[in-house]
Amino acid sequence: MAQIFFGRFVHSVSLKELEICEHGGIGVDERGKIVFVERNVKDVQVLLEKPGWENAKVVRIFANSFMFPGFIDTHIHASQYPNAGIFGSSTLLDWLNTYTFPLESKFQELDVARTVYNRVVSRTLANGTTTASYYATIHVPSTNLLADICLARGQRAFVGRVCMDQNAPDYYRDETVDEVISATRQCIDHIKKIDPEHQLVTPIITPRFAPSCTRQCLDRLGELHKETNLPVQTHISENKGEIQFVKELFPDSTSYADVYEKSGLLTEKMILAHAVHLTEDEKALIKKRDAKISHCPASNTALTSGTAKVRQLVDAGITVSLGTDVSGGFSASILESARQAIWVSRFVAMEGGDDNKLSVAEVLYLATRGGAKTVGLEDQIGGFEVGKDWDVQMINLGEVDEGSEGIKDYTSPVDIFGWESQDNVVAKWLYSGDDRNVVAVWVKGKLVHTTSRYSL
Ligand SMILES: Nc1nc2[nH]cnc2c(=O)[nH]1
Ligand SMILES: [Zn+2]
Repeated sequence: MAQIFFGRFVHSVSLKELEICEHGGIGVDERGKIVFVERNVKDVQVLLEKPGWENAKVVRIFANSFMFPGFIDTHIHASQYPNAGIFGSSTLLDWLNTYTFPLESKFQELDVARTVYNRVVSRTLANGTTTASYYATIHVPSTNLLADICLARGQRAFVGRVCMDQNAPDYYRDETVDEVISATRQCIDHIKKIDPEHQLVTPIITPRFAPSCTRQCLDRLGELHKETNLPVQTHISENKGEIQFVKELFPDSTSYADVYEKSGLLTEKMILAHAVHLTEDEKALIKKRDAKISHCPASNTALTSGTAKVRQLVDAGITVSLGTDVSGGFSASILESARQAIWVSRFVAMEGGDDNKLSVAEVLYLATRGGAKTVGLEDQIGGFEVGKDWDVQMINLGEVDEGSEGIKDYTSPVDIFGWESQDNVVAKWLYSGDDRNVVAVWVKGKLVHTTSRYSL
């Protein structure tokens, strides 16, 4: 059924600018596509009089609420969700061996996968994530189940079967390069079968990171990328020990980025997570190839990997987006990642100058438009324009407390007093909001999550 969303909407129009439209009217057709975006609409009746829209369902956006584009998490390990918050004082390479590989190996059991993947999809949807680029594990049936769950639950997703044929424990690794390729192909074929045009779910080629892949493995995955034109995701330059290890493992490469370049993986379809310690040459190469970066600030702090210099990356013309990197990151919320991105930028600024500080508008851009570009869907998602899909979250910041007796509405962690500017309302959401403020979520126009306190 066609729908008209009537009330306030907020979205990024550029890196530095949010549009806050108080009296919006957005028409969404049966296919979930935006057909009109009107501003200064005083009465929804005017929109219902448009030819063909007489029977549209009207969704009113109430006071203290606004529509915001769904978040795009460009780097999350679905399989690691049970470990969110569990990392002790480890750093990357020991964290992998102590916490991560033992957990991922459990996905041999389909029941474990079913439980965890249902939970992580619920949790990300509840936090307003309408698109996620997921790492699964090396197991084909579990990875295929993640794709099934995303499709059934209506979340847009990139699903990657993890490839790792060296420097991994015997109990959790690919035996041969042929196995890497055949297992990856099985996942690609499965997703083609369940979603032939990748309307919602797309396979993504996933070499875990350079240290866990032999040169031959990377080369074959590069060939597969060329053959299928499917996207690729991996990690890069997260931790200094890891970078040193890559130097030793790939003496023929001039840099970490060059390892991927030499295998034909560094293209505009590559998502590189972390990019904390890139050299100037690597930045130039990444820009030249138009590969994309997923900034994962919570994870970089948790594993004491370092502070990514987002301002420098953006100024170099590189596309940057946000990832939760669960469970290097402790939270499945991109709002939390956005907040952490601002925080980390403050620490970078304390050493490198105020220009490094990211603004509220900038991190919300990375969370939406930057994410859309990173996954190659900038024409389809990330903002409110005619022709784009309705991938949206409705944010409600609670009741305005009129009395002086204190808080009456504990369902929202944000207190709005009614005198804040529009920009400040958005800032208050960013700094103190959470999933209690996400009252409804749509993907392609279909309602995929609502809270019990909200009925549409
Ligand atoms: N943060 C993070 N970095 C990695 N590098 C290789 N594997 C991983 C992983 O699972 N998480
Ligand atoms: Zn990761």
